[in-house]
Formats: sequence, structure tokens, C-alpha cells
Amino acid sequence: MPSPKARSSAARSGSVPCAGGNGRYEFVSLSRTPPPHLLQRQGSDPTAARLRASESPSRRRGSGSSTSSTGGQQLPEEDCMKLNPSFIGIALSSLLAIDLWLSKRLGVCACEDASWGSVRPLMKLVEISGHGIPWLAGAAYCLYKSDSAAGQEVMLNLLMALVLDLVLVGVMKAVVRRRRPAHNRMDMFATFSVDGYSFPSGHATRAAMCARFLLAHLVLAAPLRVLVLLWATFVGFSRVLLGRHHVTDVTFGFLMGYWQYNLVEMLWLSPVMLQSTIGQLQ
Ligand SMILES: CC(C)=CCC/C(C)=C/CC/C(C)=C/COP(=O)(O)O
Repeated sequence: MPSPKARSSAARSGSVPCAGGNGRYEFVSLSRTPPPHLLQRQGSDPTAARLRASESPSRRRGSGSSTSSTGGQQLPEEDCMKLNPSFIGIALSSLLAIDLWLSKRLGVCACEDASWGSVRPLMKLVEISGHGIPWLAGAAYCLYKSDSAAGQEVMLNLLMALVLDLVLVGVMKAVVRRRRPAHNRMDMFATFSVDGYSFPSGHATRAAMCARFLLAHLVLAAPLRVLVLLWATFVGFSRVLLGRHHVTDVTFGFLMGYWQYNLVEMLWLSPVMLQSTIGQLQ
């Protein structure tokens, strides 16, 4: 990406971005002699060289070398890279900047002194409602108490889904290693070491996956179904309000949790498998 310095000096000298020898953009002065590689291709006519500069990058590709020359000066490859932002690179950096800015602005319960600090205890209750321990304990208890084969099957698969979620999120966090927002206070209860990382939000994956699971396997009245959806949304949103996560951590977490439910359906433990598992335990 062109540095502000590069941009301002380019503006002063009337330079324009143009193609380097390897199809990347360099800054070339319109008022000075064009670089030799442009002159080589166009003879000694600077106007023709300027016209070539507006060609599509794909047409220029393939004529490259590992260094590029500007005004007769050899520039190392890395210097040219700084002047050659790709569209995806710019889009990602912009998204990241918006994400950081928005997450900071929305972290209104990040501490007691924050603008909505008084509702922090309530947000922490929402946090506990989406924590792994109550869900694992609840599913294990329901499995133990269930006296129908269908109920046992559903609860065993919910347990399997919760463990799968912990593993997949743990692996993802360990690979991506994104730090939590700077304004987060690390006062969460019962965390693994990978929970020091931010991407994706484990609460968001669990909320999305469990909401889909409950809606698919429990017979619930319409108001309860709405409540489940509202709960899942609120768990995700509360992560940003508490300052625990960036907006993108939660958005990706929701998508990952939604997809994880598909995986659970694919890996669904059947009654036959259940019988043999119970038989082995007895
Ligand atoms: C039985 C057993 C080993 C349970 C472990 C449950 C546990 C400690 C889950 C971690 C839940 C947690 C704090 C996730 C972090 O969520 P984020 O939304 O902050 O990523």
C-alpha cells in the first residue's frame, strides 16, 4: 500500500501509478523520464509509455523480473509490494479497521465505569447461560434422567455436539490466535488456555448450534421457539457489549455454529450405536 509519504511525494511530482516489470504497480513521474522497461517496450516515446500504464494488469503480467526500476533506480521487490495494494488486501484491512472501531464503540459494558457498566452483571448472567459447563452438565443430567430411548438419543447427541464444539473452537482459536479486544477484562469463569484468544467466539458457536439443535429436536410452542432464537442472538451480542469479542468473532462464530449443527446431523449417533454404547458401559 502506498505510504502517505509516497502518496504526497507522488502528488507533488505529478507521478501516476503504473505497471512494474512483474505486472505490479509502481509510481512513475509523468514529468520525468519513464523507466527503462517502459521505454524498452515503447521505444523512446514517453507518451506511449504513459498509455501503456493504463493497460489492464492481466495484459502486463508475464513480463516480470524480481526487481523493478523507477527512474533508472533498482527497487527491491518488497518496496514495490508496499506500493502495490491488491483489492482484497485493501478490503480486508478496511473491514478489520471497521471491526476494531465498531467493537470498541459497542463494548459499552466492558467494565463497571463504561457507559452501560451498570448492566454488566446482567450481561455476565447471559454469558453464563451460554457457557460450556452449564450446557454439558445440563445435557448429561437430562441423559441420566431420561427414561425414553428417543430422549436418551437426543441428549447423547447434544453432549457429542457440545464436545465437538469445544474441540473445533479450541483448534480454530489456537490456529488463528487473534487477541481479544484491548478493552476486555479477562474475568470469565472456567476457561481453557485457548480462551485467551478471540476468534471465533465460543459462546456464539455454541448458541447458534444449540439453538438449531433445540429447534430441530424439541417440540416447542411458537413463543418458546422465538425465545430460543432471541437467547442465541443475545448471547452473541452480549459478547461484544462485554468487550470480550470483536464483531467479526461473533459473526463468524454464529456461522460456524450453524454449520456445526450440519456436522452433528451427519455424525448423528443412532439408537443401535446407543444400545451398544450403553451395553459397554454396563
Ligand atoms: C467438562 C469440561 C472440561 C468442560 C469445559 C467447559 C469449558 C471450560 C468451556 C469453555 C467455555 C468458554 C469460556 C468459552 C469461551 O467463549 P468465548 O465466547 O469467550 O470464546
